Amino acid sequence: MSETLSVAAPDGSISEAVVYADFASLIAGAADTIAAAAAEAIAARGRFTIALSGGNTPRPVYQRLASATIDWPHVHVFFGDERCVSPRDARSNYHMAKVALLDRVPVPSEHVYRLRGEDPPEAAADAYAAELRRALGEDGRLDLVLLGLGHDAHTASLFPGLAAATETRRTVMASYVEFVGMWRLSLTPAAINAARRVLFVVTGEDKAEILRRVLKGPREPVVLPAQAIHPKERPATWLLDRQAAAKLK
Ligand SMILES: O=C(O)[C@H](O)[C@@H](O)[C@H](O)[C@H](O)COP(=O)(O)O
Repeated sequence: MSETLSVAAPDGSISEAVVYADFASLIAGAADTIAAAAAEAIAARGRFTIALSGGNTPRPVYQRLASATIDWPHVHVFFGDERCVSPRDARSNYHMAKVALLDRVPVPSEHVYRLRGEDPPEAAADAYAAELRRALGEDGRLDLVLLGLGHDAHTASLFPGLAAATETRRTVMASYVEFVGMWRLSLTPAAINAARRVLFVVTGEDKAEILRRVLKGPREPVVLPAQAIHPKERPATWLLDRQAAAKLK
């Protein structure tokens, strides 16, 4: 059903890519991987902390997770990024996750920590950094961060050229993103790289070339922010369909 590849970059760093035959098996594989990570974290530490992503790719993953066997009362849901809009706006990542998943599973509402896109951006970023510290405690590490990849190699809301894309100290930042004409809130590489597990989900042949540059090209994280993601504990796992993986071999 899937093939695991080790992809070497010019600097010798290795990424793990799991390639599924088609979109449907990628979505099922992503949901299974998240459910297994939840079971493992709950068995080891009594809870599972996950940061969700936005965009189109995760929606079917969330819909599938809604019927997975997961111990939802022990799950704590965070967000990797948010658009600065109201939580009722169709562009809100929280809104998307709520409709596709959160409204359909018994996750306690006090376990859902959303980025407040309706507040002044800088204040919302600082408030979320404080909330992460409170909720995650001493080690401040999320169990899993789910990410996508944009056509310009952005991930979360870490867009090319933004200071946030290479931030190593602050965990949450607000940035005005010229390219999309709006403010965004995002976890920074400091927060993402501290996570126990990072999972990218990427689909489609229109992502094949940018994915090749991110995983096999020279390191230039300011231009290719997804390259700033190199978790300390274990390399990120890239879940791909065959189309997205077309240029990796
Ligand atoms: O809020 C968002 O838009 C994101 O979190 C963003 O980083 C997304 O993951 C990529 O843009 C890929 O999006 P697609 O899955 O729609 O291609």
